[in-house]
Amino acid sequence: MVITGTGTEVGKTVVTAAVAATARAAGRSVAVLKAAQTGVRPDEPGDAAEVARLAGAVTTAELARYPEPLAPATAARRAGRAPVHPHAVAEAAAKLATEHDLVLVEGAGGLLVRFDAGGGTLADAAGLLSAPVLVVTPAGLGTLNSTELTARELRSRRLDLAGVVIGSWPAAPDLAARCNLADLPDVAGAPLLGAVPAGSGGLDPAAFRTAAPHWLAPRLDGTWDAAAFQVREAPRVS
Ligand SMILES: Nc1ncnc2c1ncn2[C@@H]1O[C@H](COP(=O)(O)OP(=O)(O)OP(=O)(O)O)[C@@H](O)[C@H]1O
Ligand SMILES: C[C@H](N)[C@H](N)CCCCCC(=O)O
Ligand SMILES: [Mg+2]
Repeated sequence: MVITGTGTEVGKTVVTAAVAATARAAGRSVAVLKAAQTGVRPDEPGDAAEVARLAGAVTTAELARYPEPLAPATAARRAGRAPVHPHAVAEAAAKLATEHDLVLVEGAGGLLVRFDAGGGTLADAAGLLSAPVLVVTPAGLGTLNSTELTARELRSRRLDLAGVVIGSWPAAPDLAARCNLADLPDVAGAPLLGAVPAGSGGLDPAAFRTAAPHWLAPRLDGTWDAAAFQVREAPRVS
């Protein structure tokens, strides 16, 4: 399962942790792959470590880390370092899938953020994997446009949009957020599969793990089907 979003800071990491915790609670082994981590120093915990902190025992992997808080292609170029190519992301995810029930691949920023100088993106990695894609979205005004753009791009690539999850659902949702519960699945052409309450990333990890399955109920009123979260095929790469 590839976890992307409408942009950066929308809650991809928190949603990844919620999905991982839910799968762990269902007895499944989980690996989290952060394709390229930017904006984090070598000695700091990255997104994969944050998922492990919140979700518990998961395998973590990170293919590259660049210190500047930029798109991976830009950060790699400025650091004079090799970029991460989509085929490397797909190969790493496929290898993890041989050893885990569920592999979650988190990108950097939104779907078309560039990883290499050739314009390779997380969407390319998802295509190589034939993996379903989960789109994390903001709750409020502005999310309909960016969610529909992301869904259209996935559809144009014949990728499988599994659904949409709201990354940070406010305690007091305004009119736009409330209306978006109906409008997001409409514009995405895919179900709204959950909403993580705002502030959940600050919960004690034990409380996070207990609560997470309840945030990810399909259409917000049932139980989450962790079986949907699997890399289905090995990547078609040489
Ligand atoms: N549900 C939530 N509970 C608590 N904090 C949240 C929640 N959603 C988002 N945040 C906060 O908002 C910020 C962005 O969240 P997050 O790191 O998950 O974004 P991201 O989409 O993974 O961004 P990136 O592109 O950098 O990977 C973080 O500071 C995070 O702590
Ligand atoms: C630094 C940040 N937190 C992410 N890791 C990278 C986000 C890149 C976004 C690029 C863009 O869409 O303009
Ligand atoms: Mg993140």
